[in-house]
Amino acid sequence: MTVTDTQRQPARTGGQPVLEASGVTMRFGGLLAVNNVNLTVREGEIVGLIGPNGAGKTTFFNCLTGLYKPTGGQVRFAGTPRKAPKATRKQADDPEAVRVEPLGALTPLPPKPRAVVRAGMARTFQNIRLFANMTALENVMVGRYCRTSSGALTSVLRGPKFRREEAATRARAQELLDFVGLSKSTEHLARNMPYGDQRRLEIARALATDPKLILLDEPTAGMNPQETRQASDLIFKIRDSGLSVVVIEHDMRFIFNLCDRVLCLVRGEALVEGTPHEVQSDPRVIEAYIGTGEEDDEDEVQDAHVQDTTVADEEGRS
Ligand SMILES: Nc1ncnc2c1ncn2[C@@H]1O[C@H](COP(=O)(O)OP(=O)(O)OP(=O)(O)O)[C@@H](O)[C@H]1O
Repeated sequence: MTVTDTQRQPARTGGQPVLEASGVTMRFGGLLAVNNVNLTVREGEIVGLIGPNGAGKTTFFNCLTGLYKPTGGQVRFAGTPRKAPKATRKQADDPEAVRVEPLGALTPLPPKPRAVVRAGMARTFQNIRLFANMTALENVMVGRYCRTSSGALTSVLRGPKFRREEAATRARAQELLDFVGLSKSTEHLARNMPYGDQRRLEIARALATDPKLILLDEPTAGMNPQETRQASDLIFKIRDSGLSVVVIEHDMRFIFNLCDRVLCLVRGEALVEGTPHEVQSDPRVIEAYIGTGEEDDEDEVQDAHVQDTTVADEEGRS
């Protein structure tokens, strides 16, 4: 995997916490899918979540993003669900004026997806969930509506306020398509776009909600190596724009080259947490993949180790 020096910027460790999950537990009847997991994500960090199939990664994500109400523990976030801002003429003309708010104190999040999005957390899903018959631009505009303030009446009457907000929403959506590298796909129907582009479109739609933290569930699933490299570049770019990122991935090489910190879950429990180097060198992580039938992943943990050493050697030589 090619990772350039510009991309491998040092982690912004010591930043303010954006998300703090403590003792998160999720039971489905008799099945303990997530057991007492803690995770802190700081400003500007990329954190990876790995583990064999069925380890509880997606369930944990669902607890963080309000899709599930955890049966135990707490999720605190540096933001409170805020109402849509009243768009003044100046704000509506300038999409920059309605961007991310500064980090606030950590407060418990209500387990409601809409409140979580309004507080500044966005996510993508393992299976692509785009509006297939809408254009790329329209898909991103939908993501933006949680930050607009036009009520039903204003929308029906299509008055000046609605038109101003609609123009700002369109401009911001186009800006985000440019950001993720889809400038030329604005008018393409989502269902006709190549797989890798659909994944990037999902990310653009998530970014349209003005998040402080974005959670990506297997962003490279089904991608070819070139698309995977582009996904990695895009995630670095998102981090460099000031967001924190949490990523679930089975592609170990991708995760170990991308993340500042990695948490490995096994059977719902946190097995190891540390830098990519610490995690990939930990025999418990290799062991966790042995006997799971995920031999590819097991090999990848070991291969990724070799890869990382090569990158470190190159950096040492430069
Ligand atoms: N809604 C649900 N109801 C009952 N059991 C569930 C539910 N969702 C997940 N599980 C179970 O919880 C455990 C953890 O599943 P989860 O999907 O979180 O794992 P994962 O680490 O994301 O797996 P994968 O890498 O295969 O996506 C599994 O045993 C799964 O069958």
